[in-house]
Amino acid sequence: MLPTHVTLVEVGPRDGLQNEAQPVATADKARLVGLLQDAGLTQIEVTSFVSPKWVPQMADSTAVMAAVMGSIERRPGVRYSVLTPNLKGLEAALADPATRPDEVVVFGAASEAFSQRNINCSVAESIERFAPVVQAAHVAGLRVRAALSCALGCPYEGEVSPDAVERVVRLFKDLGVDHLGVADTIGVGTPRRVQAAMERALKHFPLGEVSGHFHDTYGQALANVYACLEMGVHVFDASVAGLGGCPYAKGATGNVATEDVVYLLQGLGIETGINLDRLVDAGAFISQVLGRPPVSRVARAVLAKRQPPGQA
Ligand SMILES: CC(C)(COP(=O)([O-])OP(=O)([O-])OC[C@H]1O[C@@H](n2cnc3c(N)ncnc32)[C@H](O)[C@@H]1OP(=O)([O-])[O-])[C@@H](O)C(=O)NCCC(=O)NCCSC(=O)C[C@@](C)(O)CC(=O)[O-]
Repeated sequence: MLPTHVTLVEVGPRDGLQNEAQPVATADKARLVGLLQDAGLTQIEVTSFVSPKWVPQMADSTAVMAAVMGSIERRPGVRYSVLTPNLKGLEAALADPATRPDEVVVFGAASEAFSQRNINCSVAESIERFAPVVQAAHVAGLRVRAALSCALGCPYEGEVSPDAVERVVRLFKDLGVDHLGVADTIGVGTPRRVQAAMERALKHFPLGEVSGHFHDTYGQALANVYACLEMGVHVFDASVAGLGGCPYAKGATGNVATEDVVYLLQGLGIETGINLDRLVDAGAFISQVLGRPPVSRVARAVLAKRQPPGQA
């Protein structure tokens, strides 16, 4: 039986924008978060506290958090998360009590080569680095989510096996993270393979604490979401307008579009608490900022229907 309710974690402001070559204004990033929460998103990944040399688009993370918490107002019931790959990132995220997130994300990989390219260390070293982050975050009262990249395939090593996934799932479990996200960074997964990877995560984490994060590079993301629903998984990352790509995964396109997932779930009678029209507005806003139409097919269809007759 499919779940009756799904929680979507909106990663557009972070995963969606991190790869944009042109700087996006801090105020526009904050406005996007505001529009997303207006649409009913209750979990939003806002930014990353990573090296600005590695990911220049995220260099304004402190200012973005201040703008989100200040100008658009922190909204009760919304969980704001940020990426913190090391203690330096966590300390920066916690520096101002007024702008601190509710949750931090540590991110590791099921493949050694991707770990090296993405965070400049081996998988074992990454776990060592995350240990004090997890501990300090918990002491500070924050939740900790782990993202497991390249769970289906690696841009440098090719196909990734369920055994390789489970090896790192176990390491994250031993670290004491609260949640594990299975990420198909380069969008190569197909439903049965995704289910095999998910099974390994579900051996170590409860159903409510495992999520799917699917990029749509090969057009499989919605099918992969459905395959996870069949297993009872009910938390997914998605990115408004289908924004995104990973700076360390050449050719990887955006995450599955939030609009497309919401449309699918509505059709299945699954509750999300998200207003599709307002979500399309949020996607239209950021697409206009970026100067291109949304990748989401649902967003395009909804926007086309809003045009007066005779206008494309
Ligand atoms: C992890 C590091 C920092 C290691 O980078 P490093 O070079 O090994 O770190 P280091 O400790 O040797 O420090 C080098 C420099 O970075 C600075 N530094 C060090 N840490 C920080 C920090 N937290 N914030 C700001 N600055 C920092 C540090 O101060 C120093 O500055 P310098 O002395 O040269 O001026 C680096 O590799 C990095 O920032 N990588 C970025 C990784 C990233 O953001 N990738 C994209 C997100 S992951 C993703 O998209 C996948 C996901 C989650 O969506 C799921 C999926 O689809 O797979």
